[in-house]
Amino acid sequence: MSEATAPSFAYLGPAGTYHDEAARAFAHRLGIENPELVECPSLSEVFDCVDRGRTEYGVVATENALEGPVTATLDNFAFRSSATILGEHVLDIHHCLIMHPDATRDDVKTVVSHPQGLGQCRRYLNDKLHGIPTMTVASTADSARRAAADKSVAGIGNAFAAELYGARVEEACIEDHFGNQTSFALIGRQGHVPVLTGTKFKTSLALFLQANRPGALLMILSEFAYAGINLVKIQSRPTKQALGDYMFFVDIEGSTSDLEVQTALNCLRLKLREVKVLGSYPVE
Ligand SMILES: O=C(O)C(=O)C[C@]1(C(=O)O)C=C[C@@H](O)C=C1
Repeated sequence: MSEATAPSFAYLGPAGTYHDEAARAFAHRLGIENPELVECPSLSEVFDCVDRGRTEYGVVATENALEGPVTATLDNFAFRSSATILGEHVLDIHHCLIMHPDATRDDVKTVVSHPQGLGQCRRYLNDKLHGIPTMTVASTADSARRAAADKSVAGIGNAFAAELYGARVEEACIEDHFGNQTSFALIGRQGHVPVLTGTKFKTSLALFLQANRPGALLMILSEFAYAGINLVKIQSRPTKQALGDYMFFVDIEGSTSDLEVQTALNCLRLKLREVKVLGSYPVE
């Protein structure tokens, strides 16, 4: 008899990224003991894995407490992918300065990390490694791997990645605020059955205007107000059509199975070019 294969999760790799940690946390919450973890070189490829059915799930960072939205994720939701959000998970993010085992700070000529990693440690870099050029790489784990291979390179990532690639932690907790956290979404192919249960739900939407005219945003907000729906978050992204042209990401309390949410969405569909429901999922 053949053994059933474990559900698979696509994540931004290599092993040792914060996405890796988030994927394991989701698997744990789903009661999956040995998930198949599929490394991807970019967030777009995580979305592709899910959209094309290569993996059952994907894990993508959505927002960081210090640096704000993860724009690559938002743009995939808005313009590329039809994946649905099945859940969210918030991780505490504590970065380390990672160096070659034999390197001293004087050896370091470049600091590399994921753009979010560099951004979240901007003040530290300015104060403690002033004047040393920075360079972005695909992930924090990639930066640990590079530091392990080159005495002139320091990385920024977690202690697990440092250990995994044979580098050492020169200094821990170098993020600019100790309350640093990143929120991750669990995504599945469109129409995927809900997998997480909860008492309170949230719905994420991508809203596209017919035209940029006075009161357009007020109209959107009014529909939620009329339906008695509380807004959790609103953020704008360029539509990439013209300078100053925006679409909106809105998170609201409630689920698409709630009557008031259905009412508000039906009204918005009459007035907007597109109402893309990204998913209803339990609040963590
Ligand atoms: O580079 C990593 O380790 C990632 O998982 C990426 C990422 C991000 O996309 O924001 C995840 C969490 C942290 O905010 C820093 C980087």
